[in-house]
Amino acid sequence: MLNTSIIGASGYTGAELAAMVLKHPHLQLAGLYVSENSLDAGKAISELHGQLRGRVDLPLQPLTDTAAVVNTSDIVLLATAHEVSHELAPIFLEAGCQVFDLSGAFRVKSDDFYTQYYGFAHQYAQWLDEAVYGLAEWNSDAIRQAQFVAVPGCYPTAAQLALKPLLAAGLLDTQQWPVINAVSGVSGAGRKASMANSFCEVSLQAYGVFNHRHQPEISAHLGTDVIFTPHLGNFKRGILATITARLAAGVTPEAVSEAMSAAYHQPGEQAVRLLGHQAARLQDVVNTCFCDIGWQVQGQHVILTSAIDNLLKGASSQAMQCINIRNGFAPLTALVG
Ligand SMILES: NC(=O)C1=CN([C@@H]2O[C@H](COP(=O)(O)OP(=O)(O)OC[C@H]3O[C@@H](n4cnc5c(N)ncnc54)[C@H](OP(=O)(O)O)[C@@H]3O)[C@@H](O)[C@H]2O)C=CC1
Ligand SMILES: CC(=O)N[C@@H](CCC(=O)OP(=O)(O)O)C(=O)O
Repeated sequence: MLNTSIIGASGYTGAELAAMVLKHPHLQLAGLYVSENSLDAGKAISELHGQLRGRVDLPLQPLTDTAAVVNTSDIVLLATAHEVSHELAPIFLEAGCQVFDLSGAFRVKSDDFYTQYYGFAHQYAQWLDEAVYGLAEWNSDAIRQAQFVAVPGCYPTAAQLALKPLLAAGLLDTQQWPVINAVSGVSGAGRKASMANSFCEVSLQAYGVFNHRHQPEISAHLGTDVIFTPHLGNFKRGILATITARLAAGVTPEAVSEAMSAAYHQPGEQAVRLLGHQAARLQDVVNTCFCDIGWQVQGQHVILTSAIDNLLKGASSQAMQCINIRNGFAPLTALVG
């Protein structure tokens, strides 16, 4: 059994991770942590997340002693804000733990990127360099060798899983940048209260126009520029991305379908389900680890729809896929069945 600790366990993705570790035949929960001065320190996680009652009733411990976490953990999951992960990841890595970071602190290999989009200067160039991007269906060879995995953002997961098969097969005319419009549920912003996320303030609206940090994350890992516009919707969880792209001259609808099937042909191993001409729907993916992708071609354009649960495939279940791949377990262990 691999001892697994979750830092940021009281948050939305942390609670999902606790449930998955509990289900996992080869992992055991070593500890659940919150910040040193957290108001939730000492409470049982199930007091905050009632779905865990009777399943995980362990206490949330204040993170006062990272050495104690190291001594009891083979794997550390960081379900913490970017700045917190930026400080904590190197401590656990230097002590030899496997680290899976759900934040954006180590996803893009450029120092300027962090100053511009995250508001802090990155201090750990070596770990930024070593971090493997955890897009599970596309990066499994590197994940298998990694001590440190930076799990992709929620919007980047939905967008890249749809576009990568067409880019990899050389089917897109990238002179016209793919246009990604995506709507997220409010849990995407985390559990902490803020005016922007309060019930009476949330409406269907675009935000982060031309300057959301996921635009450069998507572009960097796709290797092509994109236009990306996120939207906030008045529902709890799920992301639906609708993506328009221009096909290279002469590309047929059959070639598009073949590229999608070639990329995702291992249903028990990959968390992607192909819908062909059907449009992806949130209700089919919420509370599952899957990304559903549909597409249609007309003339020289393709429109793709891609749906995920932002807390699962967009964060925690993708982290669990990475743990599974890294440790030689079946990739969807604890996620299906
Ligand atoms: N929500 C989503 O859909 C997605 C989230 N992510 C990323 O995953 C990470 C977690 O997100 P999410 O679960 O939504 O966040 P939440 O805001 O819901 O939870 C954050 C957790 O971190 C804890 N925390 C805060 N400061 C510290 C600290 N210094 N040391 C230890 N624990 C701390 C909080 O508890 P307390 O404050 O009480 O200490 C809480 O448990 C973030 O980086 C986010 O960007 C990525 C993809 C999707
Ligand atoms: C609805 C909402 O607010 N969503 C978040 C994205 C959450 C996510 O993917 O997290 P990372 O920050 O770890 O990339 C946002 O737009 O900031």
